[in-house]
Amino acid sequence: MGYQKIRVPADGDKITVNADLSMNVPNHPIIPFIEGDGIGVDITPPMIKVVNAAVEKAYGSKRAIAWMEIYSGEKATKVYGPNDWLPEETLEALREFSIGIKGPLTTPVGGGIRSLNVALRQELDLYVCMRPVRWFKGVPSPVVAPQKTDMVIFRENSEDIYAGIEWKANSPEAQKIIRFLREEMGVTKIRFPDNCGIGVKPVSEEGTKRLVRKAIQYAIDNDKPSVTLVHKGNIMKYTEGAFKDWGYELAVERFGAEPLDGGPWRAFKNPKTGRQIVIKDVIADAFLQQILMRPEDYSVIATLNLNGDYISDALAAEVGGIGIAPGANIGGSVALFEATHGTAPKYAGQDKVNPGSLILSAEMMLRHMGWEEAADLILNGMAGAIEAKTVTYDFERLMPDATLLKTSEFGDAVIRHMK
Ligand SMILES: NC(=O)C1=CN([C@@H]2O[C@H](COP(=O)(O)OP(=O)(O)OC[C@H]3O[C@@H](n4cnc5c(N)ncnc54)[C@H](OP(=O)(O)O)[C@@H]3O)[C@@H](O)[C@H]2O)C=CC1
Ligand SMILES: O=C(O)CCC(=O)C(=O)O
Ligand SMILES: [Mg+2]
Repeated sequence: MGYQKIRVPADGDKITVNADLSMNVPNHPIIPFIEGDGIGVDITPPMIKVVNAAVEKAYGSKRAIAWMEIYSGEKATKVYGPNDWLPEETLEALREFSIGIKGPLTTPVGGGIRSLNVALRQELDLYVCMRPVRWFKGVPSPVVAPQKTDMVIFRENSEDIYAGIEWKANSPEAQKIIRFLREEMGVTKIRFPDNCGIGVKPVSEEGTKRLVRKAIQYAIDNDKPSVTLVHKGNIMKYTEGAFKDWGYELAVERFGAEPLDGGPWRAFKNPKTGRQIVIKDVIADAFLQQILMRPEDYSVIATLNLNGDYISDALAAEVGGIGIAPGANIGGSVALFEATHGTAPKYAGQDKVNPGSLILSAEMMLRHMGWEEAADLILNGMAGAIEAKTVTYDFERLMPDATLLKTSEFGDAVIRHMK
């Protein structure tokens, strides 16, 4: 399609996706990127520099990424006009080019525009938010044995309270819903019905099962010992409780899981390795204490949208903070990679924050493209820079004898340590 503001690089080709969702990745793929608000200006350029260096080191001149800037957030309002936060052609470009990467985007609290990050996930139906949490040797952590935390979160990305169905207290809409609930649905438990905001939490069988299926498939492909369904189903019975029930049901129907020790847990043999994969569940509050006490009991996590948001930051803290927490939003044929953290506005433009989160998101992107060698170089470059104690402020303030680097310098250190 003809784009209005997006400049499609002439020296690149399109990634194409087959009917079975396998990909054809050319040697010069066009990859769209959104710079991001706040610290986006700091972390996006080093991410691109690190990826280019890794690809060149791995494949010489045979392969290179043709980067293509697309817009959302504050930059989009400058390029397209004051009210255009998420231009239609940004979505179109992500659909057309299949794989993209983004910096964080600001969401105002309590009013104003709804989350652009969530809108991107919803519009493109990127229903899996995948966030691996692993420890790099030498990273300062608040826990005694951070190496025991090795989990991959599969957060449902299209439903739950994140769907944004809510009405402000005292609005005619909220009053109408409250009237309906009280007069037609027999609801008597709204404590203050006269000035009450209302939110709706949709959770479906289809949405749950497609997410849990991806989590279990990941456990199979990566020889993981368990998948844990994290929910608050004791309180929210027909949403979070149903998520748990549908998750177990899927494990039985799709993967032939069978009861384990007479309890609710299920298990089946990994068809690729013959090892057992246990499907279990835990209530979210108990989970949050257990990831501190016994993180080694958990491996792949499948959970709802809001739980997954909280769990992502909590687990990231255990292995050194959200400065190195990567993520991917994955749907049918489109994937959009992004850090777990936000725009950290107080540090914007200071060349100070850790770009590791976005660099590791790019590492996930390269692996998704099948460019494993370049991805491995990024991983060992990160590990090397950290082991050499050349780190940004977030680690330096907790590491005796470390050398403090700026954002851009840390990117260069990652490149130097690639081997
Ligand atoms: N996917 C997205 O784009 C997301 C967007 N957001 C949005 O971002 C905005 C700000 O959110 P906020 O709640 O402040 O959360 P942030 O994640 O932006 O920042 C919280 C704190 O985390 C630490 N931090 C974040 N990023 C880094 C980094 N790269 N390196 C080192 N430390 C880092 C800083 O800690 P310290 O102060 O200790 O140095 C920072 O003050 C909001 O508008 C929110 O909606 C939030 C999350 C995700
Ligand atoms: O969209 C936002 O502003 C916040 C989203 C968020 O915290 C997340 O996806 O982890
Ligand atoms: Mg979050």
